[in-house]
Amino acid sequence: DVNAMQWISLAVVSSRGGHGALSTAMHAHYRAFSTATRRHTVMHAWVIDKYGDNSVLRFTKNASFPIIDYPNEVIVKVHAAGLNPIDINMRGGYGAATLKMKRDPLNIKRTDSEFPLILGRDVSGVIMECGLDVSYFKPGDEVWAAVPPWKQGSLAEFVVLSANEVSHKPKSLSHVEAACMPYVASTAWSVLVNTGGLNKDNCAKKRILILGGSGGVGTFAIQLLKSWGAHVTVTCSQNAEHLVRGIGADDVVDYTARPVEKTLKSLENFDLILDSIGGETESWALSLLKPWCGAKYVTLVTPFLRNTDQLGLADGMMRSGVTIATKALKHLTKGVHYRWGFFAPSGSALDEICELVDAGKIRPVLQEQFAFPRVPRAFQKVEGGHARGKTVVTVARVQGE
Ligand SMILES: NC(=O)C1=CN([C@@H]2O[C@H](COP(=O)(O)OP(=O)(O)OC[C@H]3O[C@@H](n4cnc5c(N)ncnc54)[C@H](OP(=O)(O)O)[C@@H]3O)[C@@H](O)[C@H]2O)C=CC1
Repeated sequence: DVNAMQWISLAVVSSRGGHGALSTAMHAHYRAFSTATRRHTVMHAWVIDKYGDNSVLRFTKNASFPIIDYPNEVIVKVHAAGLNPIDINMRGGYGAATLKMKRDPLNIKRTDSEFPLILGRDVSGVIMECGLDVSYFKPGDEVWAAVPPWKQGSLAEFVVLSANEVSHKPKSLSHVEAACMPYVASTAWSVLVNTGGLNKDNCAKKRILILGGSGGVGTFAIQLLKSWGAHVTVTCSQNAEHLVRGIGADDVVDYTARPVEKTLKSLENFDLILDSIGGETESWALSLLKPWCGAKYVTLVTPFLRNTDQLGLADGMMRSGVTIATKALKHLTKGVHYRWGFFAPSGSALDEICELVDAGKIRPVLQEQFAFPRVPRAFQKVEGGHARGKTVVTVARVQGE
């Protein structure tokens, strides 16, 4: 039973989630025990059994309880789960081919079906159980994490994650507040730090443009860049100006008062543009960068998963490779770098973000909160667009929240 598992977890010593010293044989024994004791254990969750509109969301009391398959994994009891546009897209089948491959590359689970699929990419909760290689966490720790899209999501009572994806939650935030951040924070960190080459030591004189500042990624990216001393210009609707200025944006351009590119061209050029809008912005935005200075344009809106959905894995990746190479080369000849940016799970990035949050430099931007039975309403809210921060679902009732 669950208590026995917790006791066993407490009795073992290991690392955050690397390849620890404890033997595989020992883990195999543990896993067999875990599987056997859990065979009849189920949990509450929102699942989908096929792709489609909001009507495919189904509440169940009988979702499979997550199992620790690898010694570096932890099971988290979910207190709050955040929603993102990718949940709406995945509900409709976005990325199904690639994500299914990544989910079970060796077909260990011996099933052709990814269903029932649990959505929800942000989690804030409490560690319930640790694999044998995990020493960085212990049961009872309050944690937050972004759940990678190839894993079962957080709209459930429990979720299993690699310890490398998990971080101790900021002490200054409630679970609901914490669930606003991990997915957008990990995405912003991945595109700004890993792809864009920015960090706390090189931002002081940089001019950054965020196309789409009022949503989840934008509201987080503004605060991260401001905490690193950058000058941040943001595009958003006129009625979001107050919000983005309140979290630090220096210049705000209303994109609904056309033509936005003309207004932006009247400003000094930029060192980096983070594009969370895509589409035709690419036709004019790159001309706003400083040429021949290593300036970068990073877009979050890429055809990568759509290509593999439509063409299959090999042809889809080939098409994506040709597209990105062609665009990168074209823009390189004009003296600027063109990049695609992606979400990447990282517990260590969340550790650094946690420090900024607890230091009061980044705050959650919670737009609306829904109780667990109202998950379909939360999806409708996100699907309606015009986000002003984040939408969060409370999964477990926490005293005081
Ligand atoms: N590649 C990857 O791995 C990832 C990609 N993404 C993608 O990044 C995008 C942003 O994500 P997220 O911030 O979570 O989305 P949100 O839905 O939270 O926010 C989008 C925001 O953009 C605003 N907006 C819409 N059109 C424009 C425009 N033309 N100019 C400026 N602002 C505009 C919207 O408000 P309003 O309409 O009222 O102006 C809204 O505030 C999404 O397309 C998402 O799929 C996100 C994470 C990872």
